[in-house]
Amino acid sequence: MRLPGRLSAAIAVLTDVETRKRPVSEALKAWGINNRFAGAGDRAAIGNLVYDALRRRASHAAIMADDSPRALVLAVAVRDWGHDPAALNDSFATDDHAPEPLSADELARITGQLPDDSAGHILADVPEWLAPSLTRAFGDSWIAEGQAMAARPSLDLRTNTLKSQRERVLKSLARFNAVPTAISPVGVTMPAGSGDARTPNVTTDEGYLKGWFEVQDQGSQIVAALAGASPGEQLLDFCAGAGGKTLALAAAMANKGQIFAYDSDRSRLAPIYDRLKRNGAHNVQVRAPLPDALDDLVGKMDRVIIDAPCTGTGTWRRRPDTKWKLSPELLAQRVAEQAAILAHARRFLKPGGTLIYITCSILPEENDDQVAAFLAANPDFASLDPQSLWQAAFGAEAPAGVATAGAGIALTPRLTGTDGFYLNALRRNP
Ligand SMILES: C[S@@+](CC[C@H](N)C(=O)[O-])C[C@H]1O[C@@H](n2cnc3c(N)ncnc32)[C@H](O)[C@@H]1O
Repeated sequence: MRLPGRLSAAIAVLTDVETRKRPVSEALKAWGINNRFAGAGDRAAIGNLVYDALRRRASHAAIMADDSPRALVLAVAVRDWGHDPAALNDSFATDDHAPEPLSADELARITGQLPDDSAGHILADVPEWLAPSLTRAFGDSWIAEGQAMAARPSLDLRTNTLKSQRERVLKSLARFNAVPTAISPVGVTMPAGSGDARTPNVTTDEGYLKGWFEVQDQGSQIVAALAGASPGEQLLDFCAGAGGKTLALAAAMANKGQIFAYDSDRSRLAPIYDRLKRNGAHNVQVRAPLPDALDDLVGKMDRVIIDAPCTGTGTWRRRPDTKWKLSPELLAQRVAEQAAILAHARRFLKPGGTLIYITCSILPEENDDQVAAFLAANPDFASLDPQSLWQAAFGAEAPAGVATAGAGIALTPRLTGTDGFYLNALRRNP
């Protein structure tokens, strides 16, 4: 397919996403099934167009004075991918699969700039209702933070130190220009491509099949390291899901001690069994969600990890459709779930044990506010100093700006080049 056909396909996929309220991944898959002539390169390019349109939806729509799928996709082609609008129209004229040519009005708008006095949420490419929360989280930098959240993410891997070393992973992925991550000592990263670049499929690499590495954002690796698990500890991973953090924790503990991996949702937990095997993680007991699943662990854990269900606002780079679907009601629901989990999970700690509260959110409601409410209700807990946590995990000072007012650590694309994550380590009095 040539560019005009890819643009038409992206408009069709985005229309499907909007009208049927489908996740982008589903709409792209359905398009691929109905258009079997399209190759992997076409599908990747169409996916990039759709995701880029959603990443900068507010600013593209403002420039075009139109938030239709057509306006957004054409804006990506010109504003993000650098195509010349007149040349696009020339190519549309000779392609049966092209969109309608750009109108005089579209041509006039598409190369314009946003006025400097545009509303902050448009400059930041975030929903308007979140501007106050983001201002509270980031002060004057909130627009720059939003803009960094609208960029494409890198592809990050975590070396599984139970089976390999970073040098070996780097060598096996040299053809993808893999380089070490800046902060995680076990991370490997491949920069985000531009335009129609394809993301490498590393899960067919023999190193992956042998368990040398996992696909895991550097931010997730950093919070797993900050959790401070050490060999020999008894640890409960209370929201283990498919086990991304569990696997990192097992490696940090060198397979010594015990991790209990629990999740209230059986289907989310299901992939963990195969992943544990491939990773050679032997110190993990999976606890399926039965009513008495964790009764024997009350008061016994050195560390309880709560990788809480959250709005996922830290992952907007990867799932930009969720940015526009989030509502105040959904945020309130997540906040209530987190509070209930914190109140419940504290009982598994032994005196002197540490509760590690993690979200992949950048919103203070789910982060510092949630921790402040927990500390107010649980005066036998106190936050550990973020600088000391960072020093212990990475042997260096924490990057500027990551320590929060509530003694948490907040990672963002702008501050740490990672997805957005939050961690607060809450120690129970001995
Ligand atoms: C952020 S995800 C976990 C991701 C996982 N730790 C990883 O690193 O791959 C949050 C998880 O919390 C689980 N969850 C939600 N409510 C829960 C509850 N009340 N008790 C335990 N787990 C819960 C969800 O099923 C979901 O798998």
